[in-house]
Amino acid sequence: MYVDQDVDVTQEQDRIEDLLQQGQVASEALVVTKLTKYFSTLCAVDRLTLGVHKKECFGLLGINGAGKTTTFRMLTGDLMLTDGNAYIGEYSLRQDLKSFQEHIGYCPQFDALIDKLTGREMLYLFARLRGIPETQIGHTVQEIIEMIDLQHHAEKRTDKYSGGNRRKLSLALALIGNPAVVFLDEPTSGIDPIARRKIWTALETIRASSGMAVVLTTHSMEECEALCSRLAIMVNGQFRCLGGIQYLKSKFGQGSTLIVKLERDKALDNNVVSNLQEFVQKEFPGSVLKDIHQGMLHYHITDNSIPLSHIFSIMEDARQKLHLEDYLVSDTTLEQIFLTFAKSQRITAESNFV
Ligand SMILES: Nc1ncnc2c1ncn2[C@@H]1O[C@H](COP(=O)(O)OP(=O)(O)OP(=O)(O)O)[C@@H](O)[C@H]1O
Repeated sequence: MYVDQDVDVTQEQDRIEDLLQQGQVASEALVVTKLTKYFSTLCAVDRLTLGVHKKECFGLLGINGAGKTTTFRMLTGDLMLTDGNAYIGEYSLRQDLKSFQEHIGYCPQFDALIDKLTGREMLYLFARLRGIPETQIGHTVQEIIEMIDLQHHAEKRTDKYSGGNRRKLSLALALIGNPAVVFLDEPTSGIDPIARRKIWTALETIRASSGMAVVLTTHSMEECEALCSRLAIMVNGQFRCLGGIQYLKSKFGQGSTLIVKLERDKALDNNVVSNLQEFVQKEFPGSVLKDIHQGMLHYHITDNSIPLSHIFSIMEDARQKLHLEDYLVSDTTLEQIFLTFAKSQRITAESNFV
């Protein structure tokens, strides 16, 4: 996989530079320019430049210690910037912090809840802080409670909440009042798969109807694919690639994946296995056998020019002859791209990537 190319990051920098020069930062929901943070000599965030479109959901990926939370903490006014700036509409993070903050919602990585309040009371508190008119608060709070699936826990004190419900409430607090930009730091970590899907649906509904832009960090590629239209992969505080998911797959992905499962009674038949191996090498020259286990063969088809449809049709035609129980063909996954970039992250106490 080719990873030294950062032309998309440079293009984004040029685009934002143009917007700044033309005084058009308000055409984006959020503009971040050369955002930098040093902790003593450690450069945790290194000149990040980015524009998040209105209504867009933008994903920030990176292994532990890449600089995602530090970025969010600066963009929410929780941490001083070493350099750079950000804009929401005409408001500058450096010059108009209070107005900037009025337009953002933040779901931090660690839930900041008031133990003695119930979920509903916390939502009332945040609704008032956000300036929602008193007559609309009851309805707004009830609506978000239902969307985020907290109906059965709304009257409980938050110190009695499970980890997943604390996460849901934190998310609801970030979303209430429909701020222009919402920062979500691993919003669904610790949430079960069913609730997670409900949250994705709620986020999509709120985003589409309110026009809010969402910037989220996640370690779930599935979540990123489900929610984000563009993403950036962060390594050592810098963006290493940036773009739409399909675009990044076609640019950095190389070839496709073929997983073949032999019929159960042929799984250990050496002749059948070697026939299959010869067949794959002949039809898809240069393919690499990544794994073989109990009649399951996992290939990386390295030739970019072979379309998935062609691989499908060849495998389908040979299904009986090769004694295949099943097979699967897929393009490069986002996870493969992520892992390739993430390999260059410096090793810190947080990252245990090897
Ligand atoms: N207050 C601080 N003082 C010194 N170093 C810090 C501080 N906060 C973060 N760092 C360092 O900055 C780097 C980036 O940390 P950050 O928490 O932003 O990473 P992250 O990408 O959010 O990781 P995770 O996925 O674990 O949340 C790390 O090396 C971390 O040790």
